Amino acid sequence: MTAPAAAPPALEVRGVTVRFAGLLALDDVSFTVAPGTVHAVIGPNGAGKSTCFNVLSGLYRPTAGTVRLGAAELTRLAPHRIAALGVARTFQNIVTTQGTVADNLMLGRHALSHAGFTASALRLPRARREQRAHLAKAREIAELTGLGAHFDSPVALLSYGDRKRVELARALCLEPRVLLLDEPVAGMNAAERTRMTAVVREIRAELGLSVVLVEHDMGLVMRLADEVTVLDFGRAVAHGTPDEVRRDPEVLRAYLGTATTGEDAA
Ligand SMILES: Nc1ncnc2c1ncn2[C@@H]1O[C@H](COP(=O)(O)OP(=O)(O)OP(=O)(O)O)[C@@H](O)[C@H]1O
Repeated sequence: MTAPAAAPPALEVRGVTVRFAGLLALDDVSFTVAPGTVHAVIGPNGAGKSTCFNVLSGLYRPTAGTVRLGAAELTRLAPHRIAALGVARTFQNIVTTQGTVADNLMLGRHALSHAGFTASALRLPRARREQRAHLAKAREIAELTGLGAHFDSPVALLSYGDRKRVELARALCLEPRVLLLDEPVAGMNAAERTRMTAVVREIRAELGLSVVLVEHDMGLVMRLADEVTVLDFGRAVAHGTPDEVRRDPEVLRAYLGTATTGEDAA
């Protein structure tokens, strides 16, 4: 697969605050996802990771602060507009069970489809050509995510690990510049986690996109991330490389009693 011509722009989160009734779920959070890097957002339960993801993908509007992708302001855009600007996300709990792998990936291509519904329904030549090009791209993405052999298989027959990769592949079908991965290895066994880690590495190398990763599995975070932002009670308490954050006293304090920052969870 060919890498995009230009590196993705930086994703800049500035002073983002989200308030739910009396609760401050995010409190003046800032971080920058440098072009082409894997940036993990970690923190104990309830720290604000999901809220942060929901702001980045447009599901929540922050009470204050901004999110920018290069020159584009994402902060008040609807989720589909953010997706169209090149920010795709996976969902923690959605594991597809309907249709074949190809069907699911073609759904992921839908947002990029230019031929109108009527042209497609009438099977006009342009719509047919476009459909063939989408199918070829979907197959390429299936190969890249290790699903090539399952392209025409019903998703319901795949293992849990494969289905989680269908979810990832569907997000990649948008040809994003930034990929938001919400707990990509949740519920996976050790072999499936190793496979997913390799696939995320491969995607990043092949496609040159930026990845924002929310994940509880510290082993995965430490192996994959270039940069880590640690949230605790809605505040960003540390930023740095995996090595830097795992030694940071604020991080150790935040995790005390809930997890460790070592490799034990891998
Ligand atoms: N829609 C909402 N309405 C009210 N409170 C919310 C809402 N979403 C999240 N919260 C609260 O905001 C805080 C941050 O929650 P969030 O889900 O972002 O944390 P998290 O770090 O993703 O946690 P976990 O690791 O358990 O998924 C929590 O106190 C949570 O109860």
